[in-house]
Amino acid sequence: MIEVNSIEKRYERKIALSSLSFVVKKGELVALIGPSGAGKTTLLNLLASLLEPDSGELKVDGKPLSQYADRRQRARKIGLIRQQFDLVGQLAVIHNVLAGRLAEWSLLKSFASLFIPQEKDKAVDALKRVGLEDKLYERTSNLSGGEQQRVALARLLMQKPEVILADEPVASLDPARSEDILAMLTGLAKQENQTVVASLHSVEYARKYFTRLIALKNGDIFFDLPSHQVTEQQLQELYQLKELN
Ligand SMILES: Nc1ncnc2c1ncn2[C@@H]1O[C@H](COP(=O)(O)OP(=O)(O)OP(=O)(O)O)[C@@H](O)[C@H]1O
Repeated sequence: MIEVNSIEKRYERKIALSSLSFVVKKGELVALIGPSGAGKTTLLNLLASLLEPDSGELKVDGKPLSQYADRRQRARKIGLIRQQFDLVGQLAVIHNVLAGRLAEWSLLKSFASLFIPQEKDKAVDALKRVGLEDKLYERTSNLSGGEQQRVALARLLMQKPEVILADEPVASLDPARSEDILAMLTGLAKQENQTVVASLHSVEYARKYFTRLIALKNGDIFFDLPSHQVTEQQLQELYQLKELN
């Protein structure tokens, strides 16, 4: 589903990713781990087409990313959840959920939906699946961080992309809510046979909810293993700070 071939990305003279290659199969649940500055966000932004690589090639479902120029086509293929959720706080929950359909809708239908929500049944269904059916007309900014993250998940359910990219999806949540969101994200993805690539700071959650760990260090792959094969020693080396001489 995802092919990364010798990707390199620099910010001015700083190399953020150097000659990175890996393949992700359909339905895999991949966690990107590694110390701060390792290149996790850069990699996800490249996969989401928010950044362009300096060299190398990225393919999704056998096609170079550059060929997904049409936003409808791209939205069917790739969905993104970011730390800041990208929700519109002033709008009711239902409108944020329906935004998952915007790429599919005409401008007129999108505009009409602000007054009379279109495809409301599907949005209610998505909110039921994340346990928020009673918040349909609540102003989104009144919801807690965890609830807002569930709204972002419901929006993703409406969009139904084949690939879900998540950049630190639980960064601002307490442990119980983090586990709740990760269980929901990976559980729903399994049901729909979606592919997930998520960056996580918590190795514990990465191992518990994801089947494969790709560890990045200094813009390079440090290890790429099934979760159950990763050893404590490897994790210690991954996060070890350089010794000061
Ligand atoms: N816009 C930018 N301009 C210059 N350097 C950048 C920029 N964005 C990232 N970098 C650098 O590129 C490297 C990789 O950053 P990136 O954000 O991808 O790491 P990360 O693994 O996601 O880190 P974190 O876990 O802290 O979010 C870092 O050294 C960072 O300082």
